[in-house]
Amino acid sequence: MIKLSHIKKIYETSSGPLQALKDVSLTIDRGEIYGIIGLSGAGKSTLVRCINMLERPTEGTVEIDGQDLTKMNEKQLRAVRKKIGMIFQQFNLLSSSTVYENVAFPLKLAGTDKKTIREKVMPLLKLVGLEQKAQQYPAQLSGGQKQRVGIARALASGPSILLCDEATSALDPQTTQAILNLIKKINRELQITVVIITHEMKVIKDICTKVAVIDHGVIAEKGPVIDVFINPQQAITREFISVLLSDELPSAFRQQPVSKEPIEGGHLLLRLTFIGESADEPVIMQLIKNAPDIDASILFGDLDQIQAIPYGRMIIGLKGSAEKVEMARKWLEKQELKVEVIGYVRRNDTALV
Ligand SMILES: Nc1ncnc2c1ncn2[C@@H]1O[C@H](COP(=O)(O)OP(=O)(O)OP(=O)(O)O)[C@@H](O)[C@H]1O
Repeated sequence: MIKLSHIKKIYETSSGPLQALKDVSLTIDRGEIYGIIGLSGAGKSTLVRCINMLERPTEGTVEIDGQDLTKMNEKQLRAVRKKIGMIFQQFNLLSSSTVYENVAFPLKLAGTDKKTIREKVMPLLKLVGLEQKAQQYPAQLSGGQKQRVGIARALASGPSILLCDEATSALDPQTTQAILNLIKKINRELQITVVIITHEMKVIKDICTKVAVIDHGVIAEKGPVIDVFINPQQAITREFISVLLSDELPSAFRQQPVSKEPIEGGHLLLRLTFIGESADEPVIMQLIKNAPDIDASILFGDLDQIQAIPYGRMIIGLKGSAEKVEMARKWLEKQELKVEVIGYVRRNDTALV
């Protein structure tokens, strides 16, 4: 278990002290894939570098399996760091060494004999799918292959934690997916706890079990990924999610005044979120059956998965008498879904499409 308590980090800069982390506390359980998301400069890298003490926190404690790293000397830290592998956005490979030598590097540094190195490196190259590339140099590899070397190297000393600092940010979407799948496989098969730093909500959605949103050096929000997606509490979290789940209104409703009260000839717009089994249920069909006197139209719909749990979002417009529309809304609220009221909007069919 990783336990960060009341971490503060102040950098001394030429323009004065800069507080990069302000009282950050976070607990990451063994076996988890924990995502930390934030905008550029939010403090993500500083936070992850505090976990392996590449940055010493100005205040607070970093405990790994009950041991407080902030109280350790360099020698003790070197021993603990063997339990913590790290991969980087720019891969940080040795350009004049082969793939094999790059992976062997931490073992060589630790004084491991050649035979043991070989016995460890070859299975790792197999694990990351690079056994045919052992004698190639980094310049001969694609970005995805370079990151695979980085992963194999990070695993060489048999860590129980893998820190990933924007590990897929330099990769195209397809390669990103392949690397995320590899990280997931490593987490599952080797029971390695993974901490992922990213600015992309898609990375969080695809592989993380829990997420912390960091903003200006503080944790704005944290929790299981599915909960944070469905009930984001902070504006910054909603912003990250909206990049992924566009639910823009059709042009006829855009830039129209939204009222909290019913308006003559207006539609009540509702945002519906379906989770798990309810994502497969024909709720709109049932709504039409239960409220035949109103006009219900689907304005936006999207079905996705978070941690293999189906997750659907829809924006619907309800039109009819105020009383019937209210009844339909109440009926929806009794179903197994989340209902958010956007408001009453009048349709403008002269709007440009
Ligand atoms: N070594 C350093 N010396 C001084 N200031 C630093 C240092 N490292 C980071 N900072 C500052 O601390 C703040 C947090 O930086 P950090 O790199 O942790 O953010 P980040 O969320 O990882 O950003 P990015 O995604 O752009 O890498 C920033 O204002 C940054 O300029």
